[in-house]
Amino acid sequence: MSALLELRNVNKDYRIGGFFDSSTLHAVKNVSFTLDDSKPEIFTIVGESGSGKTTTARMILGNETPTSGSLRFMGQSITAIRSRAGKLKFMSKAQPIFQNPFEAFNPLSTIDYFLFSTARRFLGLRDKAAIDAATDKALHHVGLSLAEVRGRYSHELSGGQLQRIAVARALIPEPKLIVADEPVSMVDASLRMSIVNLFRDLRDRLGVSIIYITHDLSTAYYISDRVIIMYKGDVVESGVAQEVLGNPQHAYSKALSQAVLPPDPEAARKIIMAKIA
Ligand SMILES: Nc1ncnc2c1ncn2[C@@H]1O[C@H](COP(=O)(O)OP(=O)(O)OP(=O)(O)O)[C@@H](O)[C@H]1O
Repeated sequence: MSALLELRNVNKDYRIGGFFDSSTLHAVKNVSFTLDDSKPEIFTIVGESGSGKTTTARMILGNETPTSGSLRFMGQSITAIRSRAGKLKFMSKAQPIFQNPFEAFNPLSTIDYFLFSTARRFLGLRDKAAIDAATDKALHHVGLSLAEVRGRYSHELSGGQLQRIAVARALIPEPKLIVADEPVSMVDASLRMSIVNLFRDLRDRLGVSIIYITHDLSTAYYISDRVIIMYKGDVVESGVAQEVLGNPQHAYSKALSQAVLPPDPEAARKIIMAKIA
């Protein structure tokens, strides 16, 4: 098996407090997992606020340096990528999607401006027709087209539409991995499932792996292949999503699950489906 992404004993500490009363906060403790290059999957990181999910995502994207441990993407150490060209190449293959789609697009520019910039930056395109074609192709992957989006501003679109466009923007460089940090928490509840279903579709049709970060167990249960549950920086449980979420072992994940799901996976599925419908 060759690894798409490999985290080995990753730790992140922060110094907090003032000069006289500083202490160390262990935000991420000894996290290890591997995503297989030949088996695209939806790998979900579940946890309550402050459990270390975002810090883990930021390290995977190269935006935060681990205190110790190693992060490798397609065989290369993420922390060792220094050159501009190396960073650009890495970023084209590992793309982020953020929580707030309204913040992802500056309201003063039309949406297509951001999509075209991404095509120029990551694909090195200069020809207008080629930029249009790459943008249109990515928009089609999320059920939209350039004709529908061209010339429009973010305030003219719903949160759900904007999040779809944010996914399209991430697809323009043809990534192998998408890291989506709470991508549906600010999207209208009625549209959440359509966004997470889209992730499943990208996994199956385009072979993109998704790291889905959420505190929402129902969407996690519904779309994840594997899941890790983080609590105060530790991975307290990991494995096949429906097993972990349907039959949690650790006290924290038990409490978390019982709040939403009964232990019986089939009953849990029914409750989730009823919630989703
Ligand atoms: N730059 C920083 N400096 C100091 N502490 C930080 C920093 N970034 C994160 N932390 C702390 O690290 C811990 C983990 O934060 P993190 O954002 O990774 O959690 P999270 O699970 O993503 O939570 P949320 O969903 O609220 O973002 C928290 O206690 C947070 O306050």
